[in-house]
Amino acid sequence: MKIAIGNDHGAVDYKNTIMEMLRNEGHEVIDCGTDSYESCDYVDFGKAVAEKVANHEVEKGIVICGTGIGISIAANKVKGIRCGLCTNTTMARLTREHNDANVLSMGQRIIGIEVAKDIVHTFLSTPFSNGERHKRRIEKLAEMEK
Ligand SMILES: O=C(CO)[C@H](O)[C@H](O)COP(=O)(O)O
Repeated sequence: MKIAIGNDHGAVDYKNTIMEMLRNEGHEVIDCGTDSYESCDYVDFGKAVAEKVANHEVEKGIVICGTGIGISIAANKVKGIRCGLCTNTTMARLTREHNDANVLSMGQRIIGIEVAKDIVHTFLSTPFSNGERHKRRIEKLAEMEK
């Protein structure tokens, strides 16, 4: 799968670990930065990842900051993006099954790296349920963007 990943200064280590894991598993990963521990703005990196997903340059996006909150808010500002902030694998499964999330958000200061890796695997391997009620709600979200 082609995946874009991005982070702020609070999540460089998790980004690097997850990127290496995904590349070792055969995924093509586009690194949208940052690679620096110097203070920066999560908005820029959440936007960069989200735009690649929205433009269909990649199939899925992963964004990581200290909490995962700010960068998920930024990603969700881009039209067509449904970014789910996940702290466990149940949330990762449900944000795919119910929300058809196309971007995953996590917080390096919130969850352990092994949980983060499991969340990524669950997110990437779980299909949208295609349930009528879920489709209806996603269509309503899209209406809000018009
Ligand atoms: O979690 C975040 C946003 O939701 C950021 O990573 C966090 O706010 C960065 O904080 P600081 O500039 O104090 O390192």
